[in-house]
Amino acid sequence: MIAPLVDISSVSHRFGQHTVLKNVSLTIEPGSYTILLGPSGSGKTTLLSILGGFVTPSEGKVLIRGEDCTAVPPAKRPTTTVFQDYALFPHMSVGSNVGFGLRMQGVDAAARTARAREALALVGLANAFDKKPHQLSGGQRQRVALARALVVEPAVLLLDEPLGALDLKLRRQMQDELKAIQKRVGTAFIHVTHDQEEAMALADHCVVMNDGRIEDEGPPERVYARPATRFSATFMGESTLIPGTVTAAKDGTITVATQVGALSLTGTVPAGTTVALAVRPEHLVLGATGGAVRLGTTKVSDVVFQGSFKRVLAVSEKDPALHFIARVPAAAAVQPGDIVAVSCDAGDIIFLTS
Ligand SMILES: Nc1ncnc2c1ncn2[C@@H]1O[C@H](COP(=O)(O)OP(=O)(O)OP(=O)(O)O)[C@@H](O)[C@H]1O
Repeated sequence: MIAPLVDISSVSHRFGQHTVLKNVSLTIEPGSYTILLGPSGSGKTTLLSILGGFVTPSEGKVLIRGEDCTAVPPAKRPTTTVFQDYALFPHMSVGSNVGFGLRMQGVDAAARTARAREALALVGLANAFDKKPHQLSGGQRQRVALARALVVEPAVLLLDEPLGALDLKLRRQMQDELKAIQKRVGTAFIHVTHDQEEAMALADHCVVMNDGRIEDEGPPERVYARPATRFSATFMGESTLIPGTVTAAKDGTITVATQVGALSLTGTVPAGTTVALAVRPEHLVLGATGGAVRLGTTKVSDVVFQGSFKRVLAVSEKDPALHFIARVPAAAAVQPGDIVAVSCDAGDIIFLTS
């Protein structure tokens, strides 16, 4: 087995009395694009700062290429960080900004220029070498910051909300570029975001964080299709969550008591287990002729037009605490106040026990 590029083991961190990372273990593979995804305050930036050497963890170890880097300062470890605000030197040319790290390493001027030009070409800014940062757009500045971080050929590139300052359209465009650049250079990227669309678009490996812990991790397709926890099911995309208790389990068939009645499903969860049944919006069927699992009738509370589809929010007629989120084609004739049956296919139900 090949050793992981980064091995974070049992890392905890406290700021004063406040424990912000709780026993986090994570490995990063060479050449991978890892996204740390989670709500504000979940500990993503602290974990990234520990990887970058800006924070020494209260407990645990960080190995990079097999070497213990836990307390090694930023400039002495094989990582570079791209910050949301770019942190470019305003008085220096773009070329000098990109070559700065090489200058610190004692690389001579001719080699610095050549490598800075190469890095700028890599990010699509071959003509910006002599410009000043203020002559560039936000997206271009972010690309300069990326070139500056890549030029020193780090083992791991750390990105803290790198697209956070960009407008939505540019953000989506830069996502595509970031992914393409990462594949071209083959450097492992670890990128912090709270934007789940960004996570799905970029990650080979998605790490869902909540309250200082890793809730779920894996390829984004797996995290979306089979989230490990309730939090993951609602943070990485949306889900309808139906709480229930397994009342009988025999020969691969279980009965789950829920607010919408007893549901007979295929599964191996033992009787007595408290579960949540999660269904993704695209798997909920509205209308009388639906899937095999009937989830009762609902009253539509809101319909949001989203271009190619409509997002429909509906409330169970049996229990107003139960909310459904469905996705229907843009042309579907559904309006607030409509009473509609909701169902799904048995295979589209995700059983969550934590
Ligand atoms: N230097 C610090 N001193 C004290 N508390 C801190 C410090 N840095 C972060 N925290 C606290 O640690 C917790 C985790 O913060 P962190 O920035 O890692 O979260 P995050 O998931 O990156 O959030 P965001 O998306 O808002 O940046 C928060 O409660 C924050 O207030």
